[in-house]
Amino acid sequence: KEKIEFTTEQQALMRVITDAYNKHQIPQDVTKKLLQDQYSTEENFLLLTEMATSQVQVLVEFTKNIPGFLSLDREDQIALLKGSAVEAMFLRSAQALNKKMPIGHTEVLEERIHKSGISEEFIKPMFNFYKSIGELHMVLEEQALLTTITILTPDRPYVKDQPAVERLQENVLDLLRKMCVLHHPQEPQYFARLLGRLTELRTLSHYHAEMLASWKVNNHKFTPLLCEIWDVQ
Ligand SMILES: O=C(NC1CCCCC1)[C@H](C1CCCCC1)n1c(-c2ccc(-c3nnn[nH]3)cc2)nc2ccccc21
Repeated sequence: KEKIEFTTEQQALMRVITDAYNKHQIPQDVTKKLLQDQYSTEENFLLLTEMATSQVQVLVEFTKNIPGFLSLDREDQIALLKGSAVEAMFLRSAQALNKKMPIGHTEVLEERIHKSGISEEFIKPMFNFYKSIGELHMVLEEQALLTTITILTPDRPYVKDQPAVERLQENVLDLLRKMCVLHHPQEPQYFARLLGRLTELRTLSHYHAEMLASWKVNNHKFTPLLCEIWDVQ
């Protein structure tokens, strides 16, 4: 049985990232709202844009707490945020769906999402991703580190100083690897499976522009922040 040792730096990094992840939680009101009522496609699209807008604001605040992020070139900081916003949104959505809920609530939530207005062809890949995240039963620290690794992806478009991002990401990857051994000692491949989800996440986010366009709403209205970050309108 491998003895897991965390350096003082790693313990500090874990605490900072977990605290930030907890602090910048999306209020779970989207699930509460969806469980309360059935909405029209128009209302659902509006709810999505509202939730996504507040999630981007939360993402920016969370990112500021990643040690070293604010020392990166400013334009690279923007490129990393832009490049990871959609993936972070789907990660958050997966966590919202996989949260422990009273009996029968998850089924209602799934039904409401199926019927929300998003086109059928995207429901399958989206739910495949949500299910594959759910099967991992990630602890909170792993969720926080996975989100951080997604943000610190060096090969996003327009990133100039990729090695600087790589150095930050490597620290978080090393920490996540140890956390995986600690929390899932019986599954030596767990860390590799976790990273495999990031590939699925990137694929899902490639569909995003089409997914948005596929909503059967008369007017695809976005907030200024979403226009910036989602490259729409
Ligand atoms: O509000 C939501 N997600 C927020 C969760 C917290 C972070 C910010 C996004 C949407 C609901 C909107 C209202 C209609 C039902 C879905 N959502 C999604 C989701 C996400 C993107 C598209 C989409 N479509 N086109 N581009 N992206 C569609 C659905 N999956 C969810 C799984 C669990 C809980 C909510 C879920």
